[in-house]
Amino acid sequence: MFAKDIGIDLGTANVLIHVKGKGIVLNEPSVVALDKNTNKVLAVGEEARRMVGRTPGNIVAIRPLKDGVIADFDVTEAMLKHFINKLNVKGFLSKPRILICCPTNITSVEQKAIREAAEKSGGKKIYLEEEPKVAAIGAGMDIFNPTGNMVVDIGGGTTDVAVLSMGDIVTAQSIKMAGDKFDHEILNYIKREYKLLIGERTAEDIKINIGTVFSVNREDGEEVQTEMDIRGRDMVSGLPRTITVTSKEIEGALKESVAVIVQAAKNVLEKTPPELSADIIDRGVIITGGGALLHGMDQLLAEELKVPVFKAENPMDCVAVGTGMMLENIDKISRRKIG
Ligand SMILES: Nc1ncnc2c1ncn2[C@@H]1O[C@H](COP(=O)(O)OP(=O)(O)OP(=O)(O)O)[C@@H](O)[C@H]1O
Repeated sequence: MFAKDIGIDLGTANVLIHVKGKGIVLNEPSVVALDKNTNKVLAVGEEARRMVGRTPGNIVAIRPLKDGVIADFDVTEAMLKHFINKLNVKGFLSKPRILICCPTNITSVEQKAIREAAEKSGGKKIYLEEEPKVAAIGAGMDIFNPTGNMVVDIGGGTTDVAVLSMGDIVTAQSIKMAGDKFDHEILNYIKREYKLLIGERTAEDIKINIGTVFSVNREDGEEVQTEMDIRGRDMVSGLPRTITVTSKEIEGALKESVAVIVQAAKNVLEKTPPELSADIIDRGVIITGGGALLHGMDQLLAEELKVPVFKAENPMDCVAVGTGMMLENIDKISRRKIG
């Protein structure tokens, strides 16, 4: 039996592919390495990511989807085709249906081009879906009932906040404030405070290892790392230098960015019809996406929104898992409305 349904989470930071009956079969960073002179694609995914910040002059490692929009369409298309071809769709899976979750703010021209890229790679029927809806389904919410469900999906480029009921979005907001901006804030903080230049990957490592947005309980429970040695280039001497930064410092550096996410969630709640608000108090808010893994995100949101907040089980897999669940019911859903 060959699987026929493929779900793709075409994210700013990562691309995940779910195949019916197999689960998530591909999980790679959305990075492409190009030869600047010939525009030839040299590497895609993990191999290209290892090159970020470490390439010689003629090679560039780029992230074609930046800030939740498609910054370089041709490269996005090449990347998508590369990943789909890796599955050997044409050989193994006869004419699959493909559901793609792409950034919320892409234009209709870009949507059309994404469809075409998937068709050229062997897809029979292509569906596009909105990210927060699929994230909510993947996180285990039953959004098809007449009850209010709220999801906050914090990705690399965008944070999507949505209240869903009866299979659709009731109120939502999408902001360009997410994991990438957190990395930038950390990078800028280190530059400002220590006159030390670090790369984007180092900034991300700091965020993942010692970052927090709610340090109150950081020392509770298991042993957690609260400081880290960082290497970078001294801005004055130009030489390599090592410094030590603490969780508390990173919490300070991320404060303003996180406040923007909290505000977006508050805005959505304010626009939510009262019956659905009542449901959200009962059922809580689910957070998904890589940003949900940032230490204290659930606690901070719970304190600010005054509702229970739960981290999805595997926050970074929710969209991909959701595409699989959605495809299972696509005939039912497509009669209602789907791209
Ligand atoms: N343990 C962690 N702590 C904090 N942040 C993390 C952790 N793991 C991953 N991230 C961050 O999550 C982000 C990527 O999340 P995700 O894969 O959900 O984004 P995406 O779906 O590709 O992006 P978008 O939804 O904007 O298109 C990155 O910024 C990454 O640094």
